[in-house]
Amino acid sequence: MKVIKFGGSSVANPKNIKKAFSILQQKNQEGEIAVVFSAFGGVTEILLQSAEKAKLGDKSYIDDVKLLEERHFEVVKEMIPIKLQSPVLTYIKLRFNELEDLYHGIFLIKECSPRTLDYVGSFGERLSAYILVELLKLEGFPAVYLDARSVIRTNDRFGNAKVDFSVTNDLIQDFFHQNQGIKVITGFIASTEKGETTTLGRSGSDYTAAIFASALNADALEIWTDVSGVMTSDPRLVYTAFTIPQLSYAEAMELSHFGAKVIFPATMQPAMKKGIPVFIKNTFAPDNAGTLINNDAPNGKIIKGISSMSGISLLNIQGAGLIEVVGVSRRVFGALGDAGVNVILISQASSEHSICVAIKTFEVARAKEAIEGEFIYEIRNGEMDPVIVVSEMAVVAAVGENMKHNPGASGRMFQSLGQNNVNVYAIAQGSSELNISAVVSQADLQKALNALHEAFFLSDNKVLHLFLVGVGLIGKALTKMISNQREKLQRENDLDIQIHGIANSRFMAFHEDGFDLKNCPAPEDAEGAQKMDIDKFLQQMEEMNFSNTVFVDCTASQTVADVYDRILEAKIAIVTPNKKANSSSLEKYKELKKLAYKRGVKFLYETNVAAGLPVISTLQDLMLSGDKVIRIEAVLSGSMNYIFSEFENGLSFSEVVRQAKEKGYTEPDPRDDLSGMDVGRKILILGREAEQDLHFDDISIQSMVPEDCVDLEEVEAFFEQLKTHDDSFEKLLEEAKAKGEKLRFMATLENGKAKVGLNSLDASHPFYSLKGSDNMILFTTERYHDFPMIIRGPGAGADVTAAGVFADVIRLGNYSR
Ligand SMILES: NC(=O)C1=CN([C@@H]2O[C@H](COP(=O)(O)OP(=O)(O)OC[C@H]3O[C@@H](n4cnc5c(N)ncnc54)[C@H](O)[C@@H]3O)[C@@H](O)[C@H]2O)C=CC1
Ligand SMILES: N[C@@H](CC=O)C(=O)O
Repeated sequence: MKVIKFGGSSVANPKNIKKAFSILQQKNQEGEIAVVFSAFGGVTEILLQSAEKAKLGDKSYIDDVKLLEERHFEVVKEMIPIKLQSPVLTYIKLRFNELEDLYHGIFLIKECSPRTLDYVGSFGERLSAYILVELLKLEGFPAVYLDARSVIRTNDRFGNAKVDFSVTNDLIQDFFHQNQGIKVITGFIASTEKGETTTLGRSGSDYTAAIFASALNADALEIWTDVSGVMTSDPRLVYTAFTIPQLSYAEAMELSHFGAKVIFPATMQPAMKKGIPVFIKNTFAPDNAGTLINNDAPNGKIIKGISSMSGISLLNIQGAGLIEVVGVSRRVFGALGDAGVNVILISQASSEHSICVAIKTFEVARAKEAIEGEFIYEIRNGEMDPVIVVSEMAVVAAVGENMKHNPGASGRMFQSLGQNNVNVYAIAQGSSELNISAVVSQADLQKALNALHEAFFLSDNKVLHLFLVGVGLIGKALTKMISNQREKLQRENDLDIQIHGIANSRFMAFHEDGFDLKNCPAPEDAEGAQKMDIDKFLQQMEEMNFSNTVFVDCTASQTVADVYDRILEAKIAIVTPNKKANSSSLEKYKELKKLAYKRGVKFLYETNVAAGLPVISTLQDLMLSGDKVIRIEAVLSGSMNYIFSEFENGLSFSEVVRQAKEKGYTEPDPRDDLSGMDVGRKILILGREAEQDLHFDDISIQSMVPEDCVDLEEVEAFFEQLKTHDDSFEKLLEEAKAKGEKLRFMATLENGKAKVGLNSLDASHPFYSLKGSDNMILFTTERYHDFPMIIRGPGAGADVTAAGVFADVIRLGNYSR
């Protein structure tokens, strides 16, 4: 025997009823069944609201009830042939006449007792089960209507009646012995010994099904609803949540207590006592396996699900007067109990200085008053502080029997919350080790759930949430690269990259689900584009509060670099080709590194020097492994190398500079390259990475920008003016050629001093052979003493730079996995 229960959504309309019936067809062929139906979706709520309206003298209840009547008529008219409708319609009419009288009575006396309310509420299931029996008969089922009030006996706690199982079990068994056919049972309702109608409380129809399953020693209880079982977390907050295949009863109870609304703990108890397996299935996707809840040993992952509860406040009851005083907890919880406050979580440190209690926010005023009343003298005497209330909180709970005697679950939980900058206000774990709960701020709830979900279920699978400032040459190339590579990364590396924020110097835009990278708009064209403001950009990024947030700076802006400390402080990783931060004051450089270390967050800037070439990481590895840099000689500018090598081929100097810009090698303003500033910044960064306390003043820089080009506002005006200097650059070139040499713009660092400038080099020099946008870096170190370590390759350009930025982003995805 299987007891099968369909919820309100499964019988909300004829279309859904047909789906439920086709499931029943199959179940009936498999073996004996009994069926429990809820009221048609939403009916019970309207019945109860109408009673409330009538009580308040609001006559609109009449229209509501009329609509309900119509809705029931409609089902009959649509699903039963016309000549068979009459008795069913009459039954419905009679029930609604009765209801009208009832509501009228409530309206007249302006009173509706819990007893009356239960009677009103019973009409939903009585109507649905009756109609469904008639429909099932038409489909050929040998259906028998069973009004559960005749067999489920309860006390008279109306609204949430307690079942007398010894009487109920006998009555159910007798009914089943005396009546053949498929029993179609009204959910939710029962009756007292005196025959008064009662209801079974929240999820009462599930409870009805479990009562029958238990009384009949059923082989299984199937709850058919509108979701495919219990999910690992709330799918509205965690998009990667998935159905849990199997849960123990205890796990299901814990999960449902904190949020998994698919099942309600009390409803499972009768089934649980008898060890009857409970299946949670989806009427609208019957092929989905759903969730099986039974007594089998826990298997698989260390936890089964992560649940949550919003609308929480913390009460801190603290003071020196609490220490080693027996009976304080009794008084706290006694006062809360007397005030009818439900305690959700309790935490007390062994110092006994404080007791922390989580309750629903709507109960705060009552709770505070109750505790402060109880401890009025202690508070007056200063032995205890007034109750401190922290509102806007939420509880997240990791649930699973596998945590028992299995070290590491709490470590993983709090590590992942910490890594994502989620502050934990209180913690509770009972010795059953079934549930670890943490109180976090409501604002952090979604991030916390996602971080935990990733840590426990998707530890091989990571989503990076990018906020990209600077959608110019490099930013655009990066977006395109991510778009092209995304599917492969998802498929082969379990890494997903989404871009949620984009900005240029004028506009910014955000997308909760991530921009469509294949057609990523310019910030000004994106929906909801706003004027760019870096503070607002950061604010929005922080408010979106994703786990694994990454700030990518593809500008050359000092203003953007100036906010890195705020970003790192918020535990958000930074990836950037922008050299401004690392080449500002030595203090700032050190502070950022320290901050990143202290906050346990990554600050990656491989592309600060030589674009995508592995220069910075190589130098960092040398330093970490104990080497010492003696000298660095380098060509560090892709554009300057392009300019001075291409210039040899007959073009004028100003034309080659323009070409370098067009090819994407120069800085946004090419004078940053020609002035030697860009190379100066790079050698400064290399010196600092080589653990030398280098300041910008320690670098002597030869600028190639003619005096009269320095102050021109527009880049175009500069190009025009540069033409007037072509001859003098031509002369420099001729002089070098005459000596059989080549012009190379290079940097050297030795003995704490750096030099940047143009050199004429003969064929014996390694830089002589460089071509195009090549960079070359020679590290002479204690280990690489006789022959330097050499890194060479293209050191500028959109693709190689974006690839370097992309590689840093991917690196972030691989940390902590
Ligand atoms: N082009 C190359 O080969 C390489 C470039 N880099 C660095 O990459 C960065 C970007 O270079 P490109 O893409 O070539 O420059 P770009 O001029 O093409 O793009 C810069 C972007 O930043 C935006 N921007 C500027 N100030 C801003 C602000 N305050 N707020 C928001 N957005 C702002 C601009 O509107 C533009 O969208 C620079 O720091 C550059 O030094 C690093 C290695 C190589
Ligand atoms: N403008 C730079 C590119 C970025 O660092 C160069 O020419 O090398």
